[in-house]
Amino acid sequence: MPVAVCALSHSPLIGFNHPAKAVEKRVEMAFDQARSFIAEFDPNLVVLFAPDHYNGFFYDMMPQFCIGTHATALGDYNTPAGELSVAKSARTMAKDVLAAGIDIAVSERMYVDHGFSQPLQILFDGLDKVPVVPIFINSVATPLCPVGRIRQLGTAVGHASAHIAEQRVLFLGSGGLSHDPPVPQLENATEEVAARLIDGRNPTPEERARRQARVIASGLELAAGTSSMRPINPEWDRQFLDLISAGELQHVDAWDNAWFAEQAGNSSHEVRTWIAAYAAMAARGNYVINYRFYEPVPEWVAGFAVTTAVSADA
Ligand SMILES: O=C(O)CCc1cccc(O)c1O
Ligand SMILES: [Fe+2]
Repeated sequence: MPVAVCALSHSPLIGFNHPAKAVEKRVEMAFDQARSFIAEFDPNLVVLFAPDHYNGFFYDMMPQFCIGTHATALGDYNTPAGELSVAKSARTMAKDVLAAGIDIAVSERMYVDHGFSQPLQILFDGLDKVPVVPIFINSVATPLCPVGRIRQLGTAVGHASAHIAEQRVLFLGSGGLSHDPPVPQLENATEEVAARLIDGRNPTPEERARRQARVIASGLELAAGTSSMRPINPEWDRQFLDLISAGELQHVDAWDNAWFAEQAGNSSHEVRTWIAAYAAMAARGNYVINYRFYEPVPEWVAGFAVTTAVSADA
């Protein structure tokens, strides 16, 4: 029963802000590489680990992780809107993960943003091209659970994936690496911003456009060196990729949440999606990373990485 991994950064600023031509070309080649890897692997199920950015999940009921048994993409930035083709196995997997002692939330009406829709669009050319089990991982709404819990979640999902109908499972992680986009924080929010973090569903098109314009502008400022946001940290990113490559995921259990933000920006917690995907893979046996791409892209506010992995004993 073959399993594989693809993990990649996302940025909703792709297509809005343009880094140097050569950079865009290298990223496009990395996407090509990932697409041909996936086409060859030919998954009949994708388990997609991704975060949210106060579009689908809010503080009125914020789970640390949630499996969607039905999911709809909102279509923020230029990503497609519509339903994902959620596999029936989502229910089986929720049951198995809970039985393993991981208290995952379940949603029959999961709303997801570019964190989920962008990798599906880039890698599969649409939201409904492949059966998917969508798993949300809180990566911005503090307080966050210890990162070791995410490794355990991934491990439980990996074990559960061995007991479903689909035989060729791709674990897909979406997010990271180091980056610090202007996502508001509840702790120091104005009343107006707090209200939108607590229960900000269905903003008006004007509100959404204003927010997106602010994030787009922040990318240009970061690239121009006129930003107060934390810079991308290529050294932190390299160490993270080295750790994943070495299969030494257990080290993340010692990582302190505050340390992530200090070293690599508040949104670096999105690497939780990578940790879950690779832990799921590790639960199915040793793996080897057969493709690794990295490039810091300030215009997109992203330490941009793409990796793929196969079973070592395949
Ligand atoms: O719209 C938002 O709130 C944040 C958007 C955003 C920007 C850069 C990198 C990301 O990973 C990301 O999600
Ligand atoms: Fe993100």
